Amino acid sequence: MELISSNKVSNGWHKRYKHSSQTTQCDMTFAIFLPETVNEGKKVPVLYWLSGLTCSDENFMQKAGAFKKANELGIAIVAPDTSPRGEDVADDENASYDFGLGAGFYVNATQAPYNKHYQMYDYVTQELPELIEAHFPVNNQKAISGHSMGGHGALVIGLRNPDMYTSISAFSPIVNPSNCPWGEKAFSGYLGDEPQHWQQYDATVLMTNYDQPVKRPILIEQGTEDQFLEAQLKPWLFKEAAENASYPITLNTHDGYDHSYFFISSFIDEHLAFHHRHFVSRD
Ligand SMILES: N[C@@H](CCC(=O)N[C@@H](CS)C(=O)NCC(=O)O)C(=O)O
Repeated sequence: MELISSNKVSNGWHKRYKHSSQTTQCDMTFAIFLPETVNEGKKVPVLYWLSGLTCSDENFMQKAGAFKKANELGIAIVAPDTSPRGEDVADDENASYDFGLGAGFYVNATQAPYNKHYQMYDYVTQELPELIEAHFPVNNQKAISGHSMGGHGALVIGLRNPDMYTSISAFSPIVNPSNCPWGEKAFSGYLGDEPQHWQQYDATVLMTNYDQPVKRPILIEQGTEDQFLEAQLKPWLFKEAAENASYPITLNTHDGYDHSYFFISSFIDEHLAFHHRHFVSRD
């Protein structure tokens, strides 16, 4: 692992690292925030944050304003990149923002040429947590959150791995990617044209079929002035599926907020407190 940068912030530390990933077969960059409690020899829980289209590890760390609260609560935050990167990593043929680089959708691609590097599901659920647990003073408590494409990733990963993540949250998530233009484009490109191969990565389908004994708490935030709400996000579909599955979730809607990090920064403290409550109750 190579340290790229290190900055003291809110009494804790923000660090960026690069490492060679076996899963995505390229160099991957991630950022970690470590609260000051690690200086006392404490092992801290980790919130994994998955970002949206066009993002890298930097957007959340620079714009969400999460450090003060995370430091106060003693939570580490890890932000991976949103796709593999590098000269030999295939991009969308039109270099568009919603497929390829910066748009890995947290799936394991099966379709050439994307299947060589776009293995983001395994990267986020296996290689990255193993790396974090091997190199940083963290305990084994994990939560997952994300925004938009990353909200989709957080819901899918959380629902598929209830033994791994104590709580799940999302801002403006794509909840039913099989049924919106962003998701249809990404899933047909990465997973092929057979919609049955998409279901394992569709939060609304996973919720509809949910049959695991453990139901981790889910918190979702959505702004009413989000420009992608009607065409891409459709959180009411996930809420309906949760009601039908008798799975309690909280979906908060907020008047006037859009899709941006201004919205995320307005409610990130509540999400940190939510995850902290569930970390604590597991001690
Ligand atoms: N570029 C796209 C939208 C991309 C977008 O809104 N990305 C969100 C996640 S889906 C984001 O977090 N962008 C980076 C940022 O705001 O820092 C457009 O203009 O339609």
